[in-house]
Amino acid sequence: TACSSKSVLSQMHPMWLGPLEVPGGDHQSPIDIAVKKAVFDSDLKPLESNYDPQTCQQIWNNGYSFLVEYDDTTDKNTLKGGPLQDKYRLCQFHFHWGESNDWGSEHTVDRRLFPAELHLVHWNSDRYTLFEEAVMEENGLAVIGIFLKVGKRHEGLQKLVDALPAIRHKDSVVEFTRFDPASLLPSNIDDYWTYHGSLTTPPLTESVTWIVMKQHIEVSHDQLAVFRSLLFTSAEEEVQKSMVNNFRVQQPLRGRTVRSSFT
Ligand SMILES: NS(=O)(=O)c1ccc2oc(NC(=O)c3ccccc3)nc2c1
Ligand SMILES: [Zn+2]
Repeated sequence: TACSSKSVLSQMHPMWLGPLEVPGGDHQSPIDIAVKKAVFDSDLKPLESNYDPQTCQQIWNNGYSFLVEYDDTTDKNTLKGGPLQDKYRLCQFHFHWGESNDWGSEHTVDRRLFPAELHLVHWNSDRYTLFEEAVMEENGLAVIGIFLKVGKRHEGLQKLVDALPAIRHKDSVVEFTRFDPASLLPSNIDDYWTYHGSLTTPPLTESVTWIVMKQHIEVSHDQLAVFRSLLFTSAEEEVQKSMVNNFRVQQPLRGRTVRSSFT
């Protein structure tokens, strides 16, 4: 699918060489969400997601995270409402996590770190025809961020965890079908924070309407441990590096306001 054009992804700056700073970028992500400073906005509507599990295509290791990709050539997987004026199409989802359960998320809530964070990446299909176009525009992307906590086993996640050993190395891809992204959403998606920011890995473009869920999902310790069995490196490389701590350092708020959909 469009999501898998490696050219964009492979030009990315290796995370472990430290975060690439973007000169002049003042709407960068991730950020800390200071709950008391968030402004309740009663105009924020409930989010409306409609995902079709049949459009799930593949799961692959891009050397930063693992991505589950969807066919984004039709409006089968849509997100609208919330802070969004237009309709957005799901393109892929992926995660960020730490080497231990003590850290790993990109966003924090009152400086609280979570062991991992899920990102569902969507692009504005009302105004653009491809992700590559939308990624350059201020209203081009919408990413839902969901925190993961270690607790009970997540039944929906297990199918994805079972596929990871097949994509241990960078650039490995396997077919992955009939996975419902809605199974990863928390029960309450009406309570969220939203702000304007950027992609957290190159191209780091400031084209993202971030929608960070207040309610986390729970996964088991063992499920999260399998994430850490992935490798940043490809099969050919002599030194294998565990794929852990694939999160970006937090960025200054630079006067932005974080809005909340709840009081
Ligand atoms: N951590 S993040 O901010 O959610 C984040 C960061 C960087 C990203 O690059 C892409 N690229 C595509 O999906 C893609 C889609 C179509 C063609 C090429 C790439 N999605 C991203 C999400
Ligand atoms: Zn991400």
